[in-house]
Amino acid sequence: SLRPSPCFIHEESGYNKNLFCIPKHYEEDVERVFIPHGLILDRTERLARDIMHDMGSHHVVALCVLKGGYKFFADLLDHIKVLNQNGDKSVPITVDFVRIKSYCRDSPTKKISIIGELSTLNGKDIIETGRTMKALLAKLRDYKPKTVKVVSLLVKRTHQSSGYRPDYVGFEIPDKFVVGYALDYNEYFRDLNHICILKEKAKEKYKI
Ligand SMILES: O=P(O)(O)OC[C@H]1O[C@H](OP(=O)(O)OP(=O)(O)O)[C@H](O)[C@@H]1O
Ligand code: HPA
Repeated sequence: SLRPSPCFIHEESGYNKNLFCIPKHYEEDVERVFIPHGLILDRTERLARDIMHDMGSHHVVALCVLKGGYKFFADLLDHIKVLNQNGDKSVPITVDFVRIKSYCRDSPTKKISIIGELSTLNGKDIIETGRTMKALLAKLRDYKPKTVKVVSLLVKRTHQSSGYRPDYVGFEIPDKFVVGYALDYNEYFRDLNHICILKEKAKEKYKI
């Protein structure tokens, strides 16, 4: 069946940060709110419905890709749980976690490290080049899962892309560095609810 294309977010899209609650410690750093928290949750609810619709009745291992994926993973599973307890269909789900690190500041590093053991639904925050996801999928093959489906909240339109497309996408965003909702800049801004764009001087302030 044809799925509508993912929610397309325009280059100039966004909201004045004064319209939303931003923690005081980040107020000066945020240029604008790009995707408000409420919209993230609404889109996630719909992704959960699409995923449940496509799911068989077999046991599913939901694998969270840390650190950036933890908010999306938790919210997506919450929505799936609601569907599981209210629908005709229900699927047993166990959870697992893997930590992958490839970015330093806002640039990809050469090496992708997969930290921790893998134990097949992958919950992911963002696909930029797609390198991280390709490395993880290669690793997952060792475990011979029946099927692997990937869901990513964000996919970035960038010429750096390897062409990799996940099975489910929340939003397609322009080639801008985004933070918040567990996405970081040098470990900061994970504690920000909305997905936001940073000011250039904030990148300077939190540089390592
Ligand atoms: O598609 P790619 O170009 O590979 O980029 C996407 C990955 O990069 C970030 O991870 P990061 O290395 O910053 O680790 P983190 O999740 O701990 O922040 C992000 O969370 C994704 O996992
Ligand atoms: O835009 C981004 N923000 C945070 N982490 C990221 N990892 C890849 N792209 C991004």
